[in-house]
Amino acid sequence: VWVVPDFAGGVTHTNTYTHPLTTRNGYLMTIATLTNVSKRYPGIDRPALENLSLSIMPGSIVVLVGANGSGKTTAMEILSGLREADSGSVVINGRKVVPGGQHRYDIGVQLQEGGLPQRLKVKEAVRSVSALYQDPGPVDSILHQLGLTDRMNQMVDRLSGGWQRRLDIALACVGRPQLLILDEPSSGLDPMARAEMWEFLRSLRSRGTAVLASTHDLTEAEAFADRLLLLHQGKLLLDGTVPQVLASAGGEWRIRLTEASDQTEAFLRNRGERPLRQGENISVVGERHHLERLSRDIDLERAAGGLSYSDLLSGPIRLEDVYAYAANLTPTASTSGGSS
Ligand SMILES: Nc1ncnc2c1ncn2[C@@H]1O[C@H](COP(=O)(O)OP(=O)(O)OP(=O)(O)O)[C@@H](O)[C@H]1O
Repeated sequence: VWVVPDFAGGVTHTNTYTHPLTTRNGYLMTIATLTNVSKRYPGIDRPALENLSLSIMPGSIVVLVGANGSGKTTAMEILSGLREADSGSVVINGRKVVPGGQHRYDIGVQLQEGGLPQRLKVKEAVRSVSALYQDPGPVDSILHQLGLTDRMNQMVDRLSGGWQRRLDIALACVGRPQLLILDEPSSGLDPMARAEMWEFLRSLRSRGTAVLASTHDLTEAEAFADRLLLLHQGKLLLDGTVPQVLASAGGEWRIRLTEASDQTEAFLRNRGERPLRQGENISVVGERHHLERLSRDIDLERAAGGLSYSDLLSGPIRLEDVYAYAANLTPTASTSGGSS
């Protein structure tokens, strides 16, 4: 059961989703579990993570989104055992994660600042990482899928940022990881390379690998996530499938009024709507027909001189709308999350 806070109505409700790997007695196989993980960096007032709980199932792509500084990298570093939490527990494949622990053999990690050996050729880097494992994965196939085959003789430090990123991801996969932890794997990749990268991750997932990947690209998150996690100021605000998360703002449609006046906001409130103001813009989320009717009424009211805005945009709800709504949650409504 994943808990999705219904912030439109302010009531927490639960949505059920049966993962294909649910056992007959209802238990879900998990590859990784974080329980009540908190972390505060010295000298920084706000915790980087606060009571973060989540579990990751094999054969799923879990996408972590959140604004700069929301705690994504910290969560991934703690899950990888590269950083210690102040409190809470982290378990991978039944083993407690400790720095340098045995869990390392179950995971592949690509962090934002890749630790690639710069003074090697690509093929030498691949060979030296493969040598660390008794039974390395299908290296040729990994390199091919990530488009690296033609670059094997290039020096690593001569690769562009995007190619280094691809090599970093390839190296993270060499040890046949059961869990891949990727911090912004698509950043710096051109659109074709992004598509190839996600296709590659989906091929791993179909063989049972779990992937935890962060991104700032919400369109990408919406397209490829089996499950979405939204972190906000170190807390898990939303956790669910894409449809669950999209539904949690309270409707399948949204209108957005740009450069909208305070009278416009008051007009909406008087009609019982729950407008969300972000700077000069106002959004309303709801049911499509209702919002289409509302749009016509807003237009008429503007024609009558009662309110002002520069544009009215109407369309299906997108993750960025949900994100904006979720980030405006009151703290009490935002503490739900995690999974069981
Ligand atoms: N080594 C560090 N020392 C002190 N504070 C840190 C350190 N690393 C991160 N922080 C702080 O912890 C918070 C979470 O940072 P983190 O890098 O985990 O966020 P993020 O979501 O990955 O951000 P981004 O999207 O910018 O990569 C931020 O406030 C950040 O400034």
